[in-house]
Amino acid sequence: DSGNMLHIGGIFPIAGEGGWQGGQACMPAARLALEDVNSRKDLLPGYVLNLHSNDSECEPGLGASVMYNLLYNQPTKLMLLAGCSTVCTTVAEAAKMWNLVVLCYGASSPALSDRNRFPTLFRTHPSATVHNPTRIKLMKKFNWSRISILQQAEEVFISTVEDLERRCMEAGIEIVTRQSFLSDPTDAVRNLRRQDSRVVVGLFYVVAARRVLCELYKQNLYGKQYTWFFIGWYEDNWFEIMIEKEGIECTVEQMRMAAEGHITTEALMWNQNRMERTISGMTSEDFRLRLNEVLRREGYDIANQRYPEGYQEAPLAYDAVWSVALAFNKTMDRLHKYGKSLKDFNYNNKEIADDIYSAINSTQFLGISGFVAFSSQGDRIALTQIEQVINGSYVVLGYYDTQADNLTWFGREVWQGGKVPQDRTIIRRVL
Ligand SMILES: CC1(C)CO[C@@H](CC(=O)O)CN1
Repeated sequence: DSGNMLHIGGIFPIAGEGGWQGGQACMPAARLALEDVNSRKDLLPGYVLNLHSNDSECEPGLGASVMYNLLYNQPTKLMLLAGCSTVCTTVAEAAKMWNLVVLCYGASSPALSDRNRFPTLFRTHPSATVHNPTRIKLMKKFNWSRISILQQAEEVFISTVEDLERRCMEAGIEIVTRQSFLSDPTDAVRNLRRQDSRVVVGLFYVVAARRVLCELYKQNLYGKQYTWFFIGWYEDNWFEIMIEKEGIECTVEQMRMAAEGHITTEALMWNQNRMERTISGMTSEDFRLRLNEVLRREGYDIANQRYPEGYQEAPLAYDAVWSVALAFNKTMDRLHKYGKSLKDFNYNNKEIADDIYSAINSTQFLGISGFVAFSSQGDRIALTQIEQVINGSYVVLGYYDTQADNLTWFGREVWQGGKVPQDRTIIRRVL
């Protein structure tokens, strides 16, 4: 193939129904990054990074066939980018057979933090467990040492709860009950009430979240005596959206009443300091404007907030390509010392694969998604954001840096009862 090209494969979830079609915004973001790294003279001088991309539809089977097509067709690929958790699991488990590093920009499953199953996996998308230290931090801040868990029976939430239980144990926080449901939360919510649950961590996808909220209204498990932790990456007005086929029996007003005051945690995916220049020279605001322009040209009606799926995660895909370019740049310097080059890689030479692995492992930079660095399991180290619904809208309460155990708190929280809700019924002994 043409001498100065370095090739990587990209698997993006674009079409299809099931799961997360985040490739719609993440592929354009990756291509913007490719443009930017290739226009940098100080990065991979003399080489051009080239991305061969295909659609996985967030289907692991299709993802596997896309991967084989990338690997069984010239030119040789040096690394693979992948999106959804299910596809990333399949690709990352197989990729070691080709000595390929896999970089996932859209995979949140905690199961992927397993170096035995996925020895060459890195993620710019944080694991769903990144919420847990933040939840514990808030429980300690408000003296909640007795909590319950309500979860949807999905793999990502099951493994997140296992991590949360471990951390609660370490923190001396009692888990009164752990209720799970497939799609109808009625019985699970009733069991929460039976156990006098006052502080509850809720883990479910957004459609299930609407069913839970309506059930809380019906069973009166909301208001000043209760604290609910929900996931923060649903769309901002998720509890006011009424979709016919979801069959929610509550009115928007009842949903708002049940939602008032709940707290959310989420991983930060856009660098918060909007005026801060990142490694690309752009601020996250500059990036947003450039991405919006690309998406407008693709036909998305951005002016009317018609965003493609994956818009929130676009910086993760942009930074994934930068991680690859920086790692290859480091590897190229090392290989040149032995008269070798990345062009010599052919899926069999383990030493070049190991060089790429150690280069990515130590790659750290300020990206559009914030500071990019990987843990020993290849997980993204990320900040989390805490919000609360106050008068029907989300208000940022603070940020948490788990690594530094540093909670930035703005003191904006509002408790409907005028004071912090208790985690149990207090029996006052009348003397
Ligand atoms: C925050 C979210 C929506 C979690 O799921 C990720 C997709 C996946 O884990 O398959 C994408 N980002």
